[in-house]
Amino acid sequence: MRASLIQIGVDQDEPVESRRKRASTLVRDTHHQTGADLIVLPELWNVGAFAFQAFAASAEPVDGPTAEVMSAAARDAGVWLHAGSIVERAPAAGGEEAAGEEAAGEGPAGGGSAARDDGAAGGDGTTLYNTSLLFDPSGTLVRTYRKIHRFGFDKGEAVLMGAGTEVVTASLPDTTIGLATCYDLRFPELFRLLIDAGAQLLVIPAGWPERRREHWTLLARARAVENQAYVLACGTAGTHAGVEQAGHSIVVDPWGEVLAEAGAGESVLTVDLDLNQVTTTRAQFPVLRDRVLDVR
Ligand SMILES: O=C(O)CCC(=O)C(=O)O
Repeated sequence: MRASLIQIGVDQDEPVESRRKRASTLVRDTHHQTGADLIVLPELWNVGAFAFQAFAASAEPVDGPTAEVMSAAARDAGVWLHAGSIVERAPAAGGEEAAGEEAAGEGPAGGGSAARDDGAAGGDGTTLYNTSLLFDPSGTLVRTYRKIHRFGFDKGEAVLMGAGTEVVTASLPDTTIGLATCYDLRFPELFRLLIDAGAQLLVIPAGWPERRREHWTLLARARAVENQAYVLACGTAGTHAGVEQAGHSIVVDPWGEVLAEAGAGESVLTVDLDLNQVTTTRAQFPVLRDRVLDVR
């Protein structure tokens, strides 16, 4: 399987609509140039993962404008497309409206005073989620994944968005992929649930800040080694809302070898994955078989 990760630049001076068009052109061009079977975009590339002030205004349903453009790009290219994530606006599961408009900065170190409220809401009785979209080569939306671990502690996404509650995998022709988003990378227990559900390829769109770039690459390798799975981690380039993005999208094989790593700027990473390597690694070095689950 050939996979391409599009590390798109997310800069605050580019309007969302322009980036949406650019992303769809990048998907088509990337497929044309690489013949990839799977293309991956990063987290919240349309609005910016740290552009908290813009979340509510740019929120959309899973069949909204971003999905429409991405569905067409997947269909035209005939490619599996993990279109990164959007700010999803969904009917509220209940709860108070969060005072999220005040949240700013980069979580703990940044500004913003909104208190965490697990009934995070987008106003008008709706809830916002950080939701990933997976399209098949006919352009059909086959999976959505609502980010489970929201970043920001008591600020930002953690107060503006609702939390996903479902572990999501998807069957592709020759493999099963597991979906996770950015901050989820810090929670190994989610990845164990994904591999228990059959995932062999872990796809992680992100908007990871430069100041913690070493964590990003280290954790991507750790998740690959401990789960004996491919990790495809796609970040963003550029600076938005004052947060410089790490870039450094990375593809790691089930033995922990880095197959490809981007620099900081906008770029496309393309790698050929030998899907048999998951099975052979797990058979030849069977650590997963040695898990002990019945201790406290
Ligand atoms: O965990 C981190 O350091 C970054 C997480 C993040 O930026 C996010 O989830 O949006």
